Amino acid sequence: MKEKNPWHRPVTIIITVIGVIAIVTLVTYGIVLDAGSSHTSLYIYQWPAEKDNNTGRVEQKHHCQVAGKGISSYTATPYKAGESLISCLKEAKENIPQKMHPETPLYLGATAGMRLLKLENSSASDEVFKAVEKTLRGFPFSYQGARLLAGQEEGAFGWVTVNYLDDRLTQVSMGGFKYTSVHGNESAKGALDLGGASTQISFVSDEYNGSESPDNAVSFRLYGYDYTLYTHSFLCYGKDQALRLALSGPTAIMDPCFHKGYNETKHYAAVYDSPCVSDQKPQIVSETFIHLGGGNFTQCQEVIKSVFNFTSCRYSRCSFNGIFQPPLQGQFGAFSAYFFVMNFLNLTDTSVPLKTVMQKLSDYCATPWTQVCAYFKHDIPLKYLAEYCFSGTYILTLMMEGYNFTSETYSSIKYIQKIKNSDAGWTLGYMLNLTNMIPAEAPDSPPLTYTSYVSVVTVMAILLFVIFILILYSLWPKCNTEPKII
Ligand SMILES: Nc1ncnc2c1ncn2[C@@H]1O[C@H](COP(=O)(O)OP(=O)(O)O)[C@@H](O)[C@H]1O
Repeated sequence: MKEKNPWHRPVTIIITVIGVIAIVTLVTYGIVLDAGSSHTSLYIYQWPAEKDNNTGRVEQKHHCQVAGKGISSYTATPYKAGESLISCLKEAKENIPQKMHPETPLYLGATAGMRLLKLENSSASDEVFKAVEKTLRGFPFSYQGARLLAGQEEGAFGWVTVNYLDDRLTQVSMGGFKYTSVHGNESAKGALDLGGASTQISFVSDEYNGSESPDNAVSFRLYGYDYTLYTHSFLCYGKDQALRLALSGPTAIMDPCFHKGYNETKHYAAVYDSPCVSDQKPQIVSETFIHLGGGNFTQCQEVIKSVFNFTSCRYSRCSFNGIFQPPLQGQFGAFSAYFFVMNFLNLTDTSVPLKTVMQKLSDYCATPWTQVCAYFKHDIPLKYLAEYCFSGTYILTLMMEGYNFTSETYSSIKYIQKIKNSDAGWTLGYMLNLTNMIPAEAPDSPPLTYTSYVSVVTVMAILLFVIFILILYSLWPKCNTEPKII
């Protein structure tokens, strides 16, 4: 007769429990490349394999900044646009377990730099996309496409990212109870994104249902809530193109937005080789001009105001350039260049009165260039350093004059770079959308949160292990030193 294996049951239990833990902690990955106007970034996101559609579960695992400029700058040698991505894609291979590569979706989205190139030279933009696609297909990931994002998508996905990471989209589960009082429009946070070539504003407003200026409406149903988002992307109003707008025209030479003592010979082409300003190119024989700094905040504000057109509005209300904008509502997260610039200027605290912020910026603009260089030139690229006075003034003018924030509502803006270790930007929202990670309807509230679930399984595993040891101990042949008297 076959002897019963006393080990059989506990071993099976242990293996099962370890298996369960392994499944619970398995991770899925996704890669998104943000092909921006100034540079390309690669983001790796990760989330638990057993997705239960809760919010706050997808997080950024890795970020790689592609060396060199944005893909739109490679028109003369498109293959180099593809080659530029290789080192970050190699990093992605190292950061994702090999067995997961074939099932890791890989997306590339291009924004305003490529929108401008498409306007300027559509076949050159096609060539760049072809080169990029060739490189992406050469990697073992699940390639899902490289495409141009519409400005509206860029704005809307940025809004999704901010609200997802802030846990503002779903019902909050508190001790097993659903806490629903602050969701929908009331809790959503607006998104302000300032890139190099375009800028986006996206928010929900109780006074906007999409009937006025429907082009600005994006409707979502997320976790059982309907949102009609107002969003607009201003092409040419990112900070690099806005600088060209401000530089073009007769005031180009003595520039109040640059520090006193700044004196650089620049090529006209560096200002005018963009569809944003090409029609304003002066008819001069000379190829270069001298860019002199004046260091005057008030005059700089005036120059910047002149790049916005406030004269006509065919809607009930507008921001600028005749674009409809409903009344601002709620809190706003301002990211990308909003953060880079205000962080450098030490002006990210929006509880400081706006008057004080302006005074500090004015003092900074009045600082001579030699002094600014002496302080910072070892830490900050000179191009950025030279432009912070312009960029800070542009940001405040765009917000206050362009979008109609007031000294009271300024404090509703928070300058943000990351939320819970993930960068604020359109990429996460884009991936959440394409992987159907956010359902339209609220999922049934799971009996346990993910953390509690993992904790319970772990405690069970430990408990079973202890039981196993005890059983083992009781079955182990005992060798007594004392002889037994029978
Ligand atoms: N540390 C920094 N200081 C100042 N400007 C920066 C810094 N880092 C990036 N920028 C600039 O901020 C702008 C926005 O950056 P980004 O969002 O990456 O733009 P894009 O996606 O258009 O390339 C760009 O003009 C970029 O050159």
